[in-house]
Order: sequence, then C-alpha cells, then structure tokens
Amino acid sequence: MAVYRSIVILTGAGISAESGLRTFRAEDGLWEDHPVEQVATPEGFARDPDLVQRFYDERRAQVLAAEPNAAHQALGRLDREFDGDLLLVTQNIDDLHERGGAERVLHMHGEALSAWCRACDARHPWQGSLRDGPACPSCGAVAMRPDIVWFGEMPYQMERIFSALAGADLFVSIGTSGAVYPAAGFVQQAADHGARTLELNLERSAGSHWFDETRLGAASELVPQWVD
Ligand SMILES: CC(C)NC(=O)[C@H](Cc1c[nH]c2ccccc12)NC(=O)[C@H](CCCC/N=C(/NCCC(=O)O)S[C@H]1O[C@H](COP(=O)(O)OP(=O)(O)OC[C@H]2O[C@@H](n3cnc4c(N)ncnc43)[C@H](O)[C@@H]2O)[C@@H](O)[C@H]1O)NC(=O)OCc1ccccc1
Repeated sequence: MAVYRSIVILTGAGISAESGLRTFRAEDGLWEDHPVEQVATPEGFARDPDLVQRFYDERRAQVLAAEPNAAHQALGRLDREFDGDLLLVTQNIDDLHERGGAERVLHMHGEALSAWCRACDARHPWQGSLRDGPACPSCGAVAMRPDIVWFGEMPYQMERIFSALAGADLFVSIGTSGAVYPAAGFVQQAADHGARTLELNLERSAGSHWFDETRLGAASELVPQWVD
C-alpha cells in the first residue's frame, strides 16, 4: 500500500452480502420483490408513501441487526493505518463501514439510519419507524422521508467525489455490479487521471473491462488479502 499517495475505494451491496444484507440484483435480490420504481423513486414515494416507508423501515431494522464482516474490518484497518489521502465512497445505506472502524466514509446514496425533514431540510439520526409520520424534532412538521438518494435524484457530495477521483493514483471497486450511474462511471474517471484500477467482486461486472485488474471471490477473503 506504501507506493500509493491517494486512494479512492467504491463499495456496493456485495461487501455487505456476507453480513446478511440482501444485494439488489441477485436472484433473491431486493429489486426482485420490490419493483425499484415503486420503492426507490420520488414518484413512487408520492404515489404510495406508506409502501416506501414500510420498505425502508424493514431495511433500517435489518441494518441494525447486521454486523460488519472481515471486509469491513479490513477497510477499517486500512483507514487507520494509511497516512495518504483515502476516501471510501459507498453506495450502501448501511453503517457497517463505520462499525468496521472506517472514518473517511462518504455515503453517496444516503443512510438508512437518517431521516430527512422535507419542511425544514434538517437531517436526524433515526433508528425507529417513519411509517406513523413522526414529527420533525427541529420544526415539528410531519414531513420526514428516508435520507436516501432515489433514482432520478442527485447523489450526495458529487463535487467531493469528483475531486478525489481526479487526484487518485489507485481506484478500487468492491462488491458492485456497475449497473448504476454516476457510480459506474468512476472507474473511467479515475483511469483518465492515470490511476491504477482494481476490481474485487464475486463475479465479473458490467464495468470489468475498464479495470487494469479484476480479482474474483468473496469480499471477506479478497479485501483482507488486498489490505494486509
Ligand atoms: C438502472 C440504471 C441504468 N439507472 C441509473 O443509473 C440512474 C439513471 C442514470 C443516470 N445516469 C445514467 C447514465 C446512463 C444510464 C442511466 C443513467 N441513476 C440515477 O438515477 C442516479 C441515482 C442512482 C441512485 C439510486 N439509489 C440507489 N440506492 C439507494 C436506494 C436503496 O439503497 O434503497 S442505487 C442502488 O443500486 C446500485 C447498484 O447496486 P450494487 O450495490 O452494485 O448491488 P447489485 O446487487 O447490483 O450488485 C452486487 C454486486 O456484488 C457482487 N457480490 C455479491 N456478493 C458478494 C460477495 N460476498 N463478495 C463480493 N462481491 C459480491 C455481485 O456479484 C454483484 O456484482 C447501488 O448504487 C445501490 O445504491 N441519479 C442521477 O443520475 O441523478 C442525476 C445526476 C447525477 C449526477 C450528475 C448529474 C445528474
């Protein structure tokens, strides 16, 4: 790891699969029994807010019941020991990176354990249900939604991500199918700036051909091997 000055890591649902959190596109994936346009779009929320709140209440409970695995813990070690620039960009809404010891984490698609008040724009750490329309602790309005980036919505902190990609000399992608943009385009941006690019995934992804190297296997084995 010593040779690199600035590392950007992108993670997806695959890194949390071995912690018991379902991925999206596997045959038993989340999108199988929850059509994405119904539960992960602003239109779906407007059409049936109770269905969407119930979906994310379930996800929130699953996240609270899950534990970080060896891949999360290895990235926690890397974050503690690497004194260069490091940004761990995750598409995941779980907090397993933080519970695995990582601090330089950016949730580009939001967080399950956070609620967003549409009336006063405040965000609140949230572990309970949003279904029964709790009042916003800041303004009292009953206008809270999951603090999640849905399809058609702008991901969070894109400027910070683009500038990290522009300065990176190593880009590593872990447990993602490369099916969703803008995250799926990060490897090209990093490569265009001269970074070495490495993919760690259970199977080849839609973006594998963009990487200098792809290692296939379970994250709980590949990530500690790469870090240590
Ligand atoms: C379907 C796709 C074609 N659509 C999009 O990409 C859209 C539209 C779009 C934008 N640009 C485009 C360009 C071309 C085409 C389409 C678009 N994108 C958007 O709408 C985005 C917003 C997208 C975010 C939506 N929210 C999510 N999540 C939060 C919700 C929730 O979590 O409920 S997306 C969701 O799916 C995405 C993909 O999932 P993965 O994490 O990769 O999981 P998946 O199941 O697919 O794959 C798992 C992988 O792990 C591997 N694996 C499994 N087990 C293991 C294991 N044990 N070990 C290792 N690997 C493992 C498997 O092999 C597999 O490869 C993740 O991002 C995830 O967060 N917003 C936007 O574009 O805004 C405007 C904009 C943006 C920038 C600049 C200007 C304007």
